[in-house]
Order: sequence, then C-alpha cells, then structure tokens
Amino acid sequence: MNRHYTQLRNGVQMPWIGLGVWTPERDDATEAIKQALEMGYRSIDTASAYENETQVGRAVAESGIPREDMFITTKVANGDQGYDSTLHAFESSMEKLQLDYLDLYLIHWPVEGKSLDTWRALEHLYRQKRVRAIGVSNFQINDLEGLLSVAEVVPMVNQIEFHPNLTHMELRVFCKQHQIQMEAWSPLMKGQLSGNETLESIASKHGKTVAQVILRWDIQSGFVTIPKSFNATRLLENISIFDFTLTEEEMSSIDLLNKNEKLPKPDMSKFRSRS
Ligand SMILES: NC(=O)C1=CN([C@@H]2O[C@H](COP(=O)(O)OP(=O)(O)OC[C@H]3O[C@@H](n4cnc5c(N)ncnc54)[C@H](OP(=O)(O)O)[C@@H]3O)[C@@H](O)[C@H]2O)C=CC1
Ligand SMILES: O=C1CO[C@H](CO)[C@@H](O)[C@@H]1O
Repeated sequence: MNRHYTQLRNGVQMPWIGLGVWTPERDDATEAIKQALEMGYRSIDTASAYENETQVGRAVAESGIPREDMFITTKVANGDQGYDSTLHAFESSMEKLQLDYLDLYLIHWPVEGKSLDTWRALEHLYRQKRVRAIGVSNFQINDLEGLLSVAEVVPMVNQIEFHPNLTHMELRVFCKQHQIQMEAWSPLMKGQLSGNETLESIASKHGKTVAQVILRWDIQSGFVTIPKSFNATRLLENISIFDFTLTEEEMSSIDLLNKNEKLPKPDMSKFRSRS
C-alpha cells in the first residue's frame, strides 16, 4: 500500500510516507510499530532524543521484514554534536536499533559552533557506507547556506515542521534548487485537525478524512511525510492516501491556509543542549 518512493539525490529510494514515533509521554512504541509494519509501513522516523531506539530495533527485528525493505531514520541529539561525539552517538544508536547500517542519519537541530563538525562526522559515516543517506533537520536557509559553504557531501534531506499553517515557501524553493528532499514533521499539527472549512470541504469531496487530505497534500507538494499514530485505525487511515489525487485548485487552496505559524513549543528539557 505504501510502496511509493522518492529518489534522493544520491539515488537512494525513500518511502514517501513513514511512521513518526515521538511521544511527549514516552509511551512504548514497540506494539504500534509492529502493527504499522504489518499494515505496510516500511519507514520509521526516530531520534536518539526520543529514547525509543531500542523499541524501534526490537519491533523491526521481530517483524521478520528483510532489512533491505526497511528505511530507518535516526538523528544525532544536540548534546552529542561535534565530530568524535557524533561518531560515538552513532554507534550507540546502531546498537540500540540492532542495525549494522542506517538508511538516514540527520542532525536533529542546528547547534551554533558544533553542526559543521557534526556534518563532517556524518560525511565520514556516509563514505564508510555505515549510512545510505545523510541530512539535516530544522535547518533554515541561513543554516543551509553555512553548511553548503563547507560541505563535501550536500545534505540529501531537510526534515522540518510543515503543515497547512506553516508552508515555508522560500525554504522549499531553496531546497529544490539544491536537490535537498524536504520532509514534514508534525504534518498533522499534532492531531489538531478540526474546524478548518477548506480542509473539511476537500475531504468530503474525496470521501477522505482531513488527515488524509493533509498527508496527500504533503506528498503532492514534494514532501516526505511522517505522521505519528499509535492507534491501529489511524495508522491505517494515514497510509491510505495513494488512491486519490488533489486537483491543482485544491492544492493551491491548502497552500493559501499558511499563517507562518509554528506549533507551540513543548518542554525541551529532554532535548539536552538545545537552548
Ligand atoms: N525533527 C524534528 O525536530 C521533529 C520530528 N518529529 C517527527 O515527526 C513525527 C510526527 O510529528 P508529531 O509531532 O508526532 O505530530 P503529528 O502531526 O504526526 O501528530 C501526531 C498526533 O496526531 C494524532 N493522529 C495521528 N493520526 C491521526 C489521524 N488520522 N486523525 C486524527 N489524529 C491523528 C496522534 O494520536 P494517536 O497516536 O492517538 O493516533 C498524535 O496525537 C514525530 O513522531 C517525529 O518522528 C516531530 C517533531 C519534531
Ligand atoms: O523531534 C522532536 C520531537 O518533537 C518535539 C516537539 O515538536 C520537537 O521539538 C523535537 O525536535
């Protein structure tokens, strides 16, 4: 059902939709991931900071799905940034994930004075073939310009907050120019989906839910999307988006909902050195 892939600039195939597994409550993700894999999900987005890489590793190992069919992403935490500490953090993540290679390794957030050294470590892991693709997260145009001025390997992915209230038009143009695949975090606005007449009317025209319309809009906008759900009904709902197409007019009317509005910031104390 979700065997739909985008091709990264180095030729690696990445599923258009994956499962996000961050929860503020630190709920156990193992059973939800297993259910998702049975339904056809093949891509999982975790991070060292989510403290659930062990659960991801267990669910993937117990699923019996061939390694080459899976696409696993994790991220280096802010407190681990720097060259040696990133290499160390990578090995720790791999052990928890029970993997000998990773599909995508991201810098979780830009950290001033550290991210360029972190990037050199990611380039090293990429050259050593420990990682099939490397990228960044939460990088704005100025962060990317700084990185691109020194990078030997151009980032393949930039994972950012993206939903109908926050559409990053300029960043999208920049990433497209540099063949950096955009990826949407919190695509479902953390579940705050009701009360928007435009989205509700498009959903009812297609016989789909508002969540499905937003996820379809993501991929038609060229964004890989990683909605989180630990509920069987919603897990299935979220990957059932390949049997309809939004018109150009519908796409534009969703683009016009943009308010440049970020979701409220959660408690960042778990994210160590992020100030
Ligand atoms: N790089 C970064 O800095 C960040 C990355 N991320 C990544 O992105 C992923 C997704 O973002 P996240 O912040 O979790 O938020 P999402 O926008 O994916 O929303 C998740 C919430 O929406 C609910 N939900 C899921 N599907 C539906 C549906 N079909 N209808 C109604 N409600 C639904 C979920 O509840 P339920 O589980 O009960 O279904 C959950 O409460 C994260 O899990 C993480 O992997 C997130 C934030 C930052
Ligand atoms: O990855 C993450 C999980 O979600 C948090 C809340 O949106 C983010 O701040 C963090 O970067």
